[in-house]
Amino acid sequence: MAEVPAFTPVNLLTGFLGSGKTTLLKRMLAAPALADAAVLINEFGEVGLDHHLVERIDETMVLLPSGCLCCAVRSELAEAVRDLHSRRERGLVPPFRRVIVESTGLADPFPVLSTIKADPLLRHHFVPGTVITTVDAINAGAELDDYVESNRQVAVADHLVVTKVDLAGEGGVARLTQRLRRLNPDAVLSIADERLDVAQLVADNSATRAGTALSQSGFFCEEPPGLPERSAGRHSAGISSFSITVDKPIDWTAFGVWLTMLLNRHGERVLRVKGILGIAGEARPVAIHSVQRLVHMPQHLENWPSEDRRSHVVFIVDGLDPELVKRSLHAFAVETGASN
Ligand SMILES: Nc1nc2c(ncn2[C@@H]2O[C@H](COP(=O)(O)OP(=O)(O)OP(=O)(O)O)[C@@H](O)[C@H]2O)c(=O)[nH]1
Repeated sequence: MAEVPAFTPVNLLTGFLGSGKTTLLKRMLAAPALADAAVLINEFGEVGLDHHLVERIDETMVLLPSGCLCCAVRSELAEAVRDLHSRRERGLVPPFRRVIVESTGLADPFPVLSTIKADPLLRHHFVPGTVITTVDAINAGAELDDYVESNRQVAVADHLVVTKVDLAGEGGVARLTQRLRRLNPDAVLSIADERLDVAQLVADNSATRAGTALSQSGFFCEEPPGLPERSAGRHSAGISSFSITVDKPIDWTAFGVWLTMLLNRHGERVLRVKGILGIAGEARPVAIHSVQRLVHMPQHLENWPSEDRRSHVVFIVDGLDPELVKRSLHAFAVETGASN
């Protein structure tokens, strides 16, 4: 087995809500070159689902507490990496040679990387690796217009990976790639199709954009020049997350009608919906995803990720009252046996 490097690279996998980070991460972990990476997943939602969707469960897969890495849970990130390092030193976990951090879709990437540099222990054992940013070919145009987080994720990337090209027209993809080139001319730009060599995304840690800025900056970890200004608040005001748990199996048709109506009416304010549902008459759970008005194909999971057989749906909304969403879901009688 290859030796543990003197400085273990920490790669950041970022990208706006629902842009395909977990999908890409799953693909990366299936590549032999990356099979020995430790993974830290951070989610904005109250109930973490991504670690179930990655379908790898071992002691080098860590779910960070809910909250955003770039502000609320920075110290938890440092603590989790310190803990992994200490367990690796004592032979308690497999000798991982890389750490991949999947951030929330709202994270500002730079503070996440500077956490490694600012930590007195970590800076002697870890080094910022490449930053990989997924960009959703369907929704990125509107997100770049409206959310500074999306612009900063693009601007700091070493690799920009455009996802959902299979759903987008050629003209739209060409306009998006031109815009990405203007925002970040230095990044390597790829399409997330079957030709993408995922091992290449983490191959060169020598001249990463954020890593270079961090190594040249002093204790306060100055940003690379040219990043879009942060907005006054940490995250665009009004963005919030909540989850709904449904105890009984769900009526799939009623749920589909309800989600379609919700997104038709409020799509631009429903930034993300994701869930694991127990469907009436189905033994296996179903994962559902939507990103603004785009509803993705539901996926049957092989197994329930835990003993919990209830349905959990996580919402990330911008300026939409959670109570309105909860009331309307129950009014649609999606829960079998419920009466409205
Ligand atoms: N058609 C298509 N669907 C994709 C592609 N990439 C991701 N998806 C789908 O997009 C949805 C969201 O993907 P995720 O990988 O969960 O996105 P994410 O960025 O991890 O989401 P958050 O962590 O919530 O921000 C899922 O239904 C994926 O199957 C792609 O290239 N093509």
